Amino acid sequence: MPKRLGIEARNEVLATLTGWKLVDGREAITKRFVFRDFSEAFSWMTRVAMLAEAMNHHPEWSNIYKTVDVTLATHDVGGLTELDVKLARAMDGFTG
Ligand SMILES: C[C@H](O)[C@H](O)[C@H]1CNC2=NC(N)=NC(=O)C2=N1
Repeated sequence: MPKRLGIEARNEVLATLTGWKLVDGREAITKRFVFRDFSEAFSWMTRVAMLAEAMNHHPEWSNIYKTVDVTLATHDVGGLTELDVKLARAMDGFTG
């Protein structure tokens, strides 16, 4: 199981992630992705879903039309780990 990031490590990581914020009252990060249209949003979600499944690390997310709200946390440790950082970076990368 991955190790939960301490506050310092977590803040260091957050400083390197674009648009990701800590969730209020919970050790998790969140970002809103807005695409050109539904097709772009859902294509992106499909790519992310394949990676998430391969990583066995799954996002909490919701989609309305071209907007996808994502929250990442590692439920197994009740906080953030390198898996969340890896998935966040991949999500950003997949937007092109
Ligand atoms: C049993 C299974 O491996 C676990 O429930 C995995 C699945 N996907 C997961 N996804 C996320 N985001 N956090 C987890 O702790 C997690 N654990």
